[in-house]
Amino acid sequence: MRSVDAHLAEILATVRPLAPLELDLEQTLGATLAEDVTSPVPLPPFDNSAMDGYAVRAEDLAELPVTLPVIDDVAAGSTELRAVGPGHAVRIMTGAPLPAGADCVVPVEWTDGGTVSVFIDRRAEPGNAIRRAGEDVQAGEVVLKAGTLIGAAQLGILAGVGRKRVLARPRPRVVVISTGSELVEPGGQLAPGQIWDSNSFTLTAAVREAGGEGFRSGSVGDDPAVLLDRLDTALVRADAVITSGGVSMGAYEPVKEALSPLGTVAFEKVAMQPGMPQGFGVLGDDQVPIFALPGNPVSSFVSFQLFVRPALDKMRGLPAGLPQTVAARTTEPLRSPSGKRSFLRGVLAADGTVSPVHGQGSHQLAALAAANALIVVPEDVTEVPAGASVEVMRL
Ligand SMILES: Nc1nc2c(c(=O)[nH]1)N[C@H]1C(S)=C(S)[C@@H](COP(=O)(O)OP(=O)(O)OC[C@H]3O[C@@H](n4cnc5c(N)ncnc54)[C@H](O)[C@@H]3O)O[C@H]1N2
Ligand code: MOO
Repeated sequence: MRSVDAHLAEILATVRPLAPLELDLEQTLGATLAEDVTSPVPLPPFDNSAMDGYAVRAEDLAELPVTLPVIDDVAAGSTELRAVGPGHAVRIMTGAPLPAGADCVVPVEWTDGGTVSVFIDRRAEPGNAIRRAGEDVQAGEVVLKAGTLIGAAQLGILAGVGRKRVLARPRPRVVVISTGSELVEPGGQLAPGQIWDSNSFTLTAAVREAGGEGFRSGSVGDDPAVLLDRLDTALVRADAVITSGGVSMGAYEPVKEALSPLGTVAFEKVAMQPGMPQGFGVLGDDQVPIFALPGNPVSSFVSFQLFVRPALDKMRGLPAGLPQTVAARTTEPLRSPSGKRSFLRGVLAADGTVSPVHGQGSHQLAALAAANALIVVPEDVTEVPAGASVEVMRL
């Protein structure tokens, strides 16, 4: 049997980062920047007020209280500014450019709020409530480096430096196909022997959680020819394909039957539980990676986290490897088969303990849904006593 690490190593040696594209700003959420982005101007571009109040000369506040004539009113966006001469005040709003002559802003709360003249009874020091040009970013400064994952704040600074398009690696497009003649779309009626297809939903959602664009292609039955046809269609738009089911030792294993003859997809037993039967390889002229995951719902989910998620990270140009673990104390004794790495479903609590959920079968999807972590038990460990330290992957 192949180790978890060897299987992941092969996957990571095969998948390549996606080529960068010029993406419209609104398409960049979840993309990875492929250029250093600089600001063409200083930010803020001009000295401006940090508060609603009055722009004055601090020297005019030497003796308090004082009443000054209000000679102008500037809102954010104002362009025509009158200079503030000695003994003058200009009413100013947050973000409005600071008029020449003024060296501080008196917040409106320290005044009577007058519009013709203003009564001020509290001192403001020079520079008070002024945001200087360039104090966030200098012109020409790099604001985001190549390799940065674009989240909301990063997208914000791209807009903030005026970019409409940027060079970035897009989110990988992943088509998800489930196999099995027992599967029925949720919402439909179950005949005897049938179950609702959950894997195509789980895996498509997992792709989205992992920063990819998931496309659920639904389920095909057990006919390898139908699956090959569906894969042909998928390859037109996919950067990767995931199938579920049809990879073990049964009489009807459409994924194995369809893909084994191609010679580019290998089926292995990986020393893990759940998730032992795994297929991986590439399809078509573009060598699109395909992950043929086992059909048991917990097995396909765990396989996704261990193998597909790191592959998507690599395709996105991000550091890729097994999910991080944290140490926790198990509240109950654990058992694990010899020679396999177990990923038991558990609930990690704020006090640093983890409790295995009841129902550790590969088919027990409700138990998975109640878990927030996978407890990792190494290959050479078969029993863990209650209270012992274990490594845990957060879900
Ligand atoms: N004789 C052996 N039998 C099995 C072995 C083995 O080594 N020898 N391995 C077992 C292990 S471990 C796993 S995992 C499963 C993997 O089976 P397949 O990948 O071939 O998956 P299926 O047989 O199609 O389905 C397994 C199970 O999962 C249910 N399923 C499948 N697809 C979905 C879906 N989209 N939504 C919900 N549930 C699904 C399916 O009904 C089966 O109950 O094989 C073991 N057997
Ligand atoms: O190894 Mo299978 O994935 O447990 O049921």
